[in-house]
Amino acid sequence: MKSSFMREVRVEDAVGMQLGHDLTQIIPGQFKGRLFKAGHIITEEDIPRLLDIGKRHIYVMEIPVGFLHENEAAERMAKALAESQYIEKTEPYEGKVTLKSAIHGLIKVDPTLVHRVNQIEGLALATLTSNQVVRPGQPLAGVRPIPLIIEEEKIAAVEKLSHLPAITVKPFMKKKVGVVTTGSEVLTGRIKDKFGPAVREKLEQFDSELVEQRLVNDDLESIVQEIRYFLDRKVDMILVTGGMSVDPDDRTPGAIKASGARIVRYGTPMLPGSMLLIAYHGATPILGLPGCVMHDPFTSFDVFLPRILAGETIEEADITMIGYGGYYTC
Ligand SMILES: Nc1nc2c(c(=O)[nH]1)N[C@H]1C(S)=C(S)[C@@H](COP(=O)(O)OP(=O)(O)OC[C@H]3O[C@@H](n4cnc5c(N)ncnc54)[C@H](O)[C@@H]3O)O[C@H]1N2
Ligand code: MOO
Repeated sequence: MKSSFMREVRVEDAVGMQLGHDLTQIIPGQFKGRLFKAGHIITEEDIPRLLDIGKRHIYVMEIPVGFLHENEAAERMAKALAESQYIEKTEPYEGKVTLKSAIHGLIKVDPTLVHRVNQIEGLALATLTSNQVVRPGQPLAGVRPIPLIIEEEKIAAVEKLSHLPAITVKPFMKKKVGVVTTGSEVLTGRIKDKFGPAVREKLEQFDSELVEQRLVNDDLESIVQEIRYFLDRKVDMILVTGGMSVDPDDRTPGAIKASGARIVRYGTPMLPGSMLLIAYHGATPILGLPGCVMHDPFTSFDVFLPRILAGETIEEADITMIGYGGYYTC
């Protein structure tokens, strides 16, 4: 491609000139990456290396007024879309900036904004989806203009979008959690409790703490009493385990309701974890956890727990919409 903003120069004549764009080398099985960075000043020693990757000519950039080089455009897009203490940006590389999480947190992406950016011809923004747990250093998104130079007004249009940033990461809060474990078979010691250790481990992954676990019989009043015990102690969240199904001894949903909590939804369109219940007593979340949470590594509880620990309040629509993509194995 030869365009008006680039001058083509023979490699042998290019010593002392500035390379207009990143140059990629690929040696199958060994290396794929940038051999020379845009802006690099060509030296005598570079000539054989350029010839080795098949470059007999290079472009020297002459950017017209009103245009930006791909690297500068990518940097400006990244800043506009994801400026945050919790997000790191790489140096532009082959016209692309990668956004990485600086923390262990919950990614939030505004799909409408992503779509708006990508409707601008010549811009590409690819992201993860919202509500996933991300680790420090984990890539979240990549931005790049498609052409080597791009109209500045397109980048300015991104910068002027309302409701920016489009990509954020929320840190987890350290919460104190009370657990009420139902089941006569556990209370009487017929079987060993497996819920406590499973829930403790899930909470500790987010630096939250299981402060106390109380075992209780399968009767409604006793369960309500234990929920009140934790409400009085002002824990940040209450988890009631077991008794979530349809047997006559499954009293947990009724007890959560009888405690005065507002039921957001009993029943969650995800497998496993369909019998999950989410409720709030004032601002305190109360969750009814079905049996599968004990043994299954990823259930509906694992979808909503990180969101609650990141400070979100779960609404009914958050629950009803997870069925699309909510089938794992059960
Ligand atoms: N007819 C239907 N049956 C079931 C349904 C349904 O909709 N219709 N839902 C199924 C789903 S999904 C799940 S999950 C379970 C829900 O089970 P529960 O939460 O009601 O659990 P329990 O009945 O209390 O116990 C089930 C099983 O797990 C043992 N258990 C309970 N708690 C503990 C504990 N703390 N430590 C160790 N083991 C525990 C308990 O002894 C039972 O063996 O229902 C399906 N069935
Ligand atoms: O609540 Mo059940 O897990 O769907 O297995």
